[in-house]
Amino acid sequence: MKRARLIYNPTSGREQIRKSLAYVLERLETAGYETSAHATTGEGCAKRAAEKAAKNGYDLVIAAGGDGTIFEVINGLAHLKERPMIGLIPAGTTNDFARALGIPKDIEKACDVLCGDHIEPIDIGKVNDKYFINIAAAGALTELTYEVPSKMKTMVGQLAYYIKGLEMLPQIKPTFVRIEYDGKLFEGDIMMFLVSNTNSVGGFEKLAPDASLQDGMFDFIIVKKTSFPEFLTLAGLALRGEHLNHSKVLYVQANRIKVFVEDEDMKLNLDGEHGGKLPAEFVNLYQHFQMLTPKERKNKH
Ligand SMILES: Nc1ncnc2c1ncn2[C@@H]1O[C@H](COP(=O)(O)OP(=O)(O)OP(=O)(O)O)[C@@H](O)[C@H]1O
Repeated sequence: MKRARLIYNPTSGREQIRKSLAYVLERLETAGYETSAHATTGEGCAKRAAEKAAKNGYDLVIAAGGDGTIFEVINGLAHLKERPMIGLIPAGTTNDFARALGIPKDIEKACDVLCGDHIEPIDIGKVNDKYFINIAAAGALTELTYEVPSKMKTMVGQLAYYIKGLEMLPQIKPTFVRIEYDGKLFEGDIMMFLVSNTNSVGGFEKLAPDASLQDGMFDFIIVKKTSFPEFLTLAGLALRGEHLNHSKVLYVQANRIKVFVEDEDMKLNLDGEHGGKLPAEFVNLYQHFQMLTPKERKNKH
């Protein structure tokens, strides 16, 4: 019999997963999985639970929560030789990764995907000794994701990011970097850079429109030094997906990226979580996981 381990964050998003737990377990059991569930208790818990589930021989590990929970689950599994299949129930605030895969937010529909048989190989990113599935970023505004208090997210959802973003705008400053990507070199002052594995980032669905989860490549975006009003203009263009041809934007695809910084304080953000400091080397791990996805998923390349 196949065995599934449901790892859920009872506090993520508006806490709906907690209320639907019995339903999810029933659906999985009906689909033929012997199922057990683990509620996370705080930082690192989902990571440890995922690693333990893999070592205990589970066939399927389901991450139910926001991007933070998926990030931890991936980090608990990615270094293992024998990796279980992964499923998702998007129950967080932004759910970038699930959105990129077209996995519905509706729990019943998400269960349809989990109980289906559509499996796809998925790339992930490795940076130094950590892994990410959605995006790695550093520079202006990228710390936004953890500046937003979780209570605020529960209350007003996505809006919380915009409110906090406006508050942080005055802190924006450029940093000098040296970046090697697939044998090429970039040197100069930048506002921020994004190493993206998917095309859905922070609710900006058109940030990296060509990103594919199965091609072994990152979409790499550098925003060069701009004035403050120019940065605002760019942010507006990014909402509509019209930023990539802007003269201050470098947009390429790369498998391996090395970033050196002058400002040692420039920190990395991995899937919205703290990711340590730079310098860093990013490597795209080609089709590293098998994942349950919708049959007709959008954004498929
Ligand atoms: N029982 C818990 N109580 C408080 N915090 C928890 C608990 N379990 C996990 N966490 C924390 O929740 C964070 C992950 O949140 P998650 O991403 O699942 O939801 P979210 O923040 O609502 O959504 P999103 O990341 O999509 O914005 C992790 O940092 C983890 O440490």
